[in-house]
Amino acid sequence: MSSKDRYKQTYRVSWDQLHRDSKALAWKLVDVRPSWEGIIAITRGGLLPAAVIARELDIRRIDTVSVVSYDWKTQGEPRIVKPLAEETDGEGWLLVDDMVDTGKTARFIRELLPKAHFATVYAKPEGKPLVDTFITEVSQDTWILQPWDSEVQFVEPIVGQRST
Ligand SMILES: O=P(O)(O)OC[C@H]1O[C@H](OP(=O)(O)OP(=O)(O)O)[C@H](O)[C@@H]1O
Repeated sequence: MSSKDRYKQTYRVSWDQLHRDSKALAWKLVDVRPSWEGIIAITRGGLLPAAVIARELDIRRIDTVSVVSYDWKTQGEPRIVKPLAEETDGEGWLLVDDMVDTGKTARFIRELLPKAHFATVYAKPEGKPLVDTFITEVSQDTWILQPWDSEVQFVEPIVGQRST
């Protein structure tokens, strides 16, 4: 399906909101387990929430796995471009991403780390069953516009837009 057909609306996330939602996720994770081996961030989207969670839960061991599956809004097969440094099945580790959409990335990584606890800030219905803990559900046809993918810009006043 083309991105044009797939996304009908946009859910814009500000830096403040991302911080607040990541912190809310950290609050939930405190109750899951008293301490963690460390965090594995799925890059790149998982890096920002992982930093906030690491700070809140005082976690110092941070690993990353880089999976590429999207070329902007078009999805292909996921492939690892940077593997984990740790050799683990995920036991005791917190696996963090900013979101699950179709769940394709999550399914791929969960095979590598079946025992990790998978946490995301945002989840869409198709990917939700793969996540252990998340904060906000967003509909499948919504494009989640993250703050690092956007910037504030001038827009014409309404009257100006109407006259063009
Ligand atoms: O559930 P899925 O349909 O697989 O989509 C979710 C993935 O898509 C985004 O990453 P993206 O592939 O855009 O890479 P990036 O984080 O490096 O921008 C997001 O950070 C997730 O990892």
